[in-house]
Amino acid sequence: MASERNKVSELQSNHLALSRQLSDAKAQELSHRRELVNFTDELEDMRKKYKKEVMELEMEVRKKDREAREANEDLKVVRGDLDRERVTVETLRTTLATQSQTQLTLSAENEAFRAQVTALQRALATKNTEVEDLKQMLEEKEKAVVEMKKEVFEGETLRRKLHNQILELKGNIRVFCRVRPVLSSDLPPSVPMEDAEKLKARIAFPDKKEHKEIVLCSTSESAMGMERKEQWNFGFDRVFEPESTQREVFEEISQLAQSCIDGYNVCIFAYGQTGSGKSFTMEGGQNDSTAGMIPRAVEQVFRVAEEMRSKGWEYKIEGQFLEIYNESIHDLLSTSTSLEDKKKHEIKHDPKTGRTTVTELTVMPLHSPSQVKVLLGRAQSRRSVAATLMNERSSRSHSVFTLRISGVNVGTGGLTLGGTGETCEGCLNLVDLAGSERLNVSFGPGVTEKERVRETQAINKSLSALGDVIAALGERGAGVKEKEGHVPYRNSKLTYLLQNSLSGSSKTLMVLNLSPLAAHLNESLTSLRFATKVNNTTIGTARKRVS
Ligand SMILES: Nc1ncnc2c1ncn2[C@@H]1O[C@H](COP(=O)(O)OP(=O)(O)OP(=O)(O)O)[C@@H](O)[C@H]1O
Repeated sequence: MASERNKVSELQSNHLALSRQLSDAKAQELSHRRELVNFTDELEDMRKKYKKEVMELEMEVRKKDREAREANEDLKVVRGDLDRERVTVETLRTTLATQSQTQLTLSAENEAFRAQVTALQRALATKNTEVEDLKQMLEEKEKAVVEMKKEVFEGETLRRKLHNQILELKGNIRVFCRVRPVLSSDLPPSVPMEDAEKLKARIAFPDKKEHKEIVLCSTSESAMGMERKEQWNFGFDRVFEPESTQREVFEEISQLAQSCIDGYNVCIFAYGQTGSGKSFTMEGGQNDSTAGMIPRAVEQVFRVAEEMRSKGWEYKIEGQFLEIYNESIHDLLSTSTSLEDKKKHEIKHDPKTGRTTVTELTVMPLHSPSQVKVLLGRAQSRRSVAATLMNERSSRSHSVFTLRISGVNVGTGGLTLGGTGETCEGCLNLVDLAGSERLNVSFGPGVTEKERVRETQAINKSLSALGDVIAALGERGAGVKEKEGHVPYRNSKLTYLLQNSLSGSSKTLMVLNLSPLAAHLNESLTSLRFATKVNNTTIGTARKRVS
């Protein structure tokens, strides 16, 4: 029993130990279970966390995927760009290679140019020195030119003064006498030219040196049957024999053309009976040797104007040509188709400028002597047509050709002397007067006595008015009359027209034309007496129209 007891005790103690162990095991299991629950919770948490993290990672991955896709897209674009850039770079490389080549060439050229520039600079330096020398020389020459111009200027002023003094000494009214040769047309058809001597008046020219005298002689029978010799001596500034040429006559006149360029008014009259050679003297023939005073004076005026250009003068030349018939003015340069000039022409004097104008009259700007020849031709044809209509009207009218020359000193400009601005205006009147014969000349066909008497009265009136004006000026010049004494310019159209060219401020020349025929002796004597009166007149000092 005891052994049983022992065994039961032992079994009890074992059972206790095992119960203890079981409760420990149970406690342990509980703790493990608790731990397990904790772990499970923890696991659950972790699972949740991981799930969340996985989700986030998945989202991240998707985002990255998207980004990767986008990056791929970008990459594609960039690759495309890159490819293009590569092509560009390739092209640029080629260009660069070419440019490099070009640059090399250019560099070589540049080098060559540089060498050239250096050479040119050296040459330029040499030239600059030369230019400096030349400039200095030029300056000296310019100074010399200015000095010379000044001298020319002073010389020109002096020349004009002296020229005028010479003409003043010769007298501001001068008279020339010209006897024309006998013409075949002077002889009746039955008389041969060899017998011309018989028709000639006895005219002598005793002064072979100065050509200033003319002597007319006549022999007649007195009532007692005695031979009566008469002799008339006349003296003029110059007498031209029948053989004298147009050139010789113009030589004496040419100075007047110079005067009119210098700013003086000049009047040249041709006086004498019909057929004595007035038109021949003034207008002359068609060729150079027979050209009269008008074309020669015109040519001279243009020539002198051209010469004066080098002295700084510039001229404007204008021309007009009119006819005074029966005290009315007709425009000879009119382009009107009507033969008769129906316009009313009035003479106007501007007291301020001393300029005379005729209203409604053609005034042509003149540029060359040849242009003047054409104008003279036009005037002549107008006159000749009128002449056939009116019977030798040209002999019964006064014609006045006027050249107006206005000059201004503009200087020769540039480096040389500037102009003085001095202006001057001169007028050249060339007047072919109507025939001075008396009324007893035979009337031409188609002219009534009344018409001829009217014409003759008009001519006599204007020629005597011309004589009166010249006489009045002479009296003034000689101090007979008061300075302001009346000069009857208004008594005829001719003297009124020429008022400013016949006063003390002008130069006048009368060319007395004489017929060489004995039949015209009495007319010649009358003309010579008139011309002598004119010759004895002195007009006051000529005044230049200068401003
Ligand atoms: N010096 C001269 N030499 C040659 N012929 C001349 C000379 N003078 C005039 N004659 C001639 O005499 C003729 C008459 O001359 P002109 O016609 O010039 O005279 P006029 O006085 O003008 O006459 P009118 O008053 O009729 O016009 C013309 O045939 C002209 O050619």
